[in-house]
Amino acid sequence: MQNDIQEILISEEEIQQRIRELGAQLSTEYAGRTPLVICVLKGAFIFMADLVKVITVPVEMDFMAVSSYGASTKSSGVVKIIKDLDVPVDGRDVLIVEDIIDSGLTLSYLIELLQGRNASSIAVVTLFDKPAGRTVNLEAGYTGFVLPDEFVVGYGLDYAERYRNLPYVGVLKPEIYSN
Ligand SMILES: O=P(O)(O)OC[C@H]1O[C@H](OP(=O)(O)OP(=O)(O)O)[C@H](O)[C@@H]1O
Ligand code: HPA
Ligand SMILES: [Mg+2]
Repeated sequence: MQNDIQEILISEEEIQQRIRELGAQLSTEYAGRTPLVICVLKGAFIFMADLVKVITVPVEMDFMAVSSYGASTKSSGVVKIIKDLDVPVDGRDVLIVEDIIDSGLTLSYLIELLQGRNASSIAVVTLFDKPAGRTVNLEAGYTGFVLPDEFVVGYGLDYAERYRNLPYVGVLKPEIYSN
């Protein structure tokens, strides 16, 4: 275990097993369609890579970068678009891939944006959900794991840009946080 990690909440094996289940579920749901799968960078890049490999219907992919946490463990409340999509979404079945839903601000902003661009359907798959963090009313159609109300890192999730490369999800030792 990495030195800065106090506790592993979900192991690499549990994550990979759950992703296979989500992939099977989504493949059934999207049978006969070609969804546009949108990765919400940066956090979702590892989940996206593992998930699309276990989806068996044809997919197209695009990437959007948004940020609201910076080097803090609390949302700034302002969702900033760093990189927009390359392709139009009008008339498309859009599947948004998120690593975590916490306050819900990032997703509610994205969903509104894509609705305004006339996507024909919008669904959300998130690997982690922290319902206790919610400040807006929002739920994903597909969720991997429900987490307790703690700031977590690993499997794409960062604290001040570090720890994204851990293959599991865990909680940092309290002395690592500077705020
Ligand atoms: O539900 P919310 O409270 O909005 O939190 C969830 C979002 O916050 C994180 O992104 P962040 O802004 O840290 O950018 P990053 O993905 O580049 O780390 C995470 O990856 C989600 O996209
Ligand atoms: O618990 C978290 N960890 C990392 N990034 C996050 N963004 C929202 N919640 C979290
Ligand atoms: Mg982050």
